[in-house]
Amino acid sequence: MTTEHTYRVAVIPADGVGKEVVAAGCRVLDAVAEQSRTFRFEWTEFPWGSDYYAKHGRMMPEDGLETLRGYDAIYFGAVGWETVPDHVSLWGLRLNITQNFDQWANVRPVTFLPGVTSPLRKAAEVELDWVVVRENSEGEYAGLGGRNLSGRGPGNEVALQTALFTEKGCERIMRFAFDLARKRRVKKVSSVTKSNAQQYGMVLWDEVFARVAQDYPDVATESVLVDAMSAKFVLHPEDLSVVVASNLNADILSDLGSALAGSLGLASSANLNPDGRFPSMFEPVHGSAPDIAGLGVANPIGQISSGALMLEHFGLAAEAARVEAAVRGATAAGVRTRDIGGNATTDEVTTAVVEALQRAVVST
Ligand SMILES: NC(=O)c1ccc[n+]([C@@H]2O[C@H](COP(=O)([O-])OP(=O)(O)OC[C@H]3O[C@@H](n4cnc5c(N)ncnc54)[C@H](O)[C@@H]3O)[C@@H](O)[C@H]2O)c1
Ligand SMILES: O=C(O)C[C@@H](O)C(=O)O
Ligand SMILES: [K+]
Ligand SMILES: [Mn+2]
Repeated sequence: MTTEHTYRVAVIPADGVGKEVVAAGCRVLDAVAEQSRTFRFEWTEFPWGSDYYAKHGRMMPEDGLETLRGYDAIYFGAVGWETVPDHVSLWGLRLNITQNFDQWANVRPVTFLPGVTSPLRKAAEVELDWVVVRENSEGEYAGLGGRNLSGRGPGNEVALQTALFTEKGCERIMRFAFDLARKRRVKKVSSVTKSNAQQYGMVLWDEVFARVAQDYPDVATESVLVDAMSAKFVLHPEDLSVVVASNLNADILSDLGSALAGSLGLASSANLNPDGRFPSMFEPVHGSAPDIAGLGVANPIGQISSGALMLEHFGLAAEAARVEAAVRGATAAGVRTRDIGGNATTDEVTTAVVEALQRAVVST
């Protein structure tokens, strides 16, 4: 008899299509676990999000973080609904977790899949594969600022939204990016900056990048202004391997990357606490997609692939690779949701992925 290891995972589908794609992701992960016979998942679902807010006036309970702390990982959907202001829902749930659990490294691969048409002509000619490493704890998301400064009178309100860059924060995300580059075929890190205009934070960012780069002489580097980098994503993406950027710059660039791969619904992400003091969180890059929520047509691939990142985090690299191969099997066979030119439902794509996994076991 084999002993099974149990991974205890907190599940937070939250809002909109999050509820649909998380269920799909759990189905695929359960299928992988069942095939392995060496581990299983114990899912604990938390009904937190905008519906919870309507009843309780907050996105998650006061002791929610304490509750989550005991889990091996968090599998997250998407947050945001019209009933709650977006800044309240985001800070109340996603940012509450990423910031308090110091999930400072947000890894967002840009993955091109067979059978999915990219808007980039180049994608048919060259192999494209890069990863955005997002600083996930400070920068433009430091939450520092204020409104309603007194004494200015009606019509004269001012607001401050301050970015915070610390040498330690910059250094840890850059070392993470360089370490990741060393494991990739193309050993290169591109730093995204805006130090021509932002003369304090981004100049510190550049200085730390140049200093850390000296410790990695085997890794090629470049420093590119964010506006030019957005053009580079479109015109010369074959030059990219690891792209390290501040919180907001990486947020924007990762949506661009997903769109270039074919859809926002394809992109996965890992919010990592590399120090291992807190659980890490795995979620698709996309949001709650209110325009298609409830229709059963959301693309589950970003969520499923985020599950593969979770497997990798648990040290189950072979299982992660099997999930990715099964996703490629499904898209190559033409089972696609409508955002990528097909007419399959979320369930049909999920079933195709599970079947591709099962075929892989039979053929080995
Ligand atoms: N990490 C998160 O939870 C997260 C991320 C982004 C946005 N949001 C929130 O989500 C809400 C909606 O934001 P938005 O519209 O800017 O971004 P969005 O990512 O939800 O949607 C943008 C577009 O992409 C499409 N899309 C997204 N996911 C898809 C999927 N799985 N399959 C097919 N199509 C998909 C949508 O239909 C829409 O047309 C807002 O409340 C926002 O704050 C949350
Ligand atoms: O930036 C955020 O935190 C919200 C969302 O756009 C995301 O990418 O997670
Ligand atoms: K998400
Ligand atoms: Mn985003």
